[in-house]
Amino acid sequence: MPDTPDEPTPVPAPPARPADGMPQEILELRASIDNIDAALVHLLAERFKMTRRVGELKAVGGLPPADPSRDRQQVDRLKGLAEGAGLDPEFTEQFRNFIVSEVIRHHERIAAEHAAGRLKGELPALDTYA
Ligand SMILES: O=C(O)C(=O)C[C@]1(C(=O)O)C=C[C@@H](O)C=C1
Repeated sequence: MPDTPDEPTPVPAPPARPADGMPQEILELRASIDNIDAALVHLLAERFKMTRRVGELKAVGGLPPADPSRDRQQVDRLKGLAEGAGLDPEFTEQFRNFIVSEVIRHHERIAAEHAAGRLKGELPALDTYA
């Protein structure tokens, strides 16, 4: 047993911490995360505006809410994009399915309203299904 105490293990300097104790870098990352979340909300709102109109056109045209061939096309494309972007393709598929299941729920409600005659007069005339 040596009679000198062990050398203290060097401890890395802690990250800079503002008053609330949270490392500064986490606060900066959170600011960017908040910006990204806001963009996602706005993008989703735009997507739902588009799908609402698709739902109206489908209801008027007597088309079913879901389109399995379009679903497959979207999933294949998005999984390919996910791989290229370093995102888990399975997660990407589930995320897409989560959104589209809500779209289909909206489409079904729009179709029911159309069937009940409540959409009459709200929709512009359609050439396609006239
Ligand atoms: O493209 C359509 O036919 C839609 O109704 C839109 C949408 C989508 O949200 O992207 C929703 C349901 C379909 O199964 C496929 C795609």
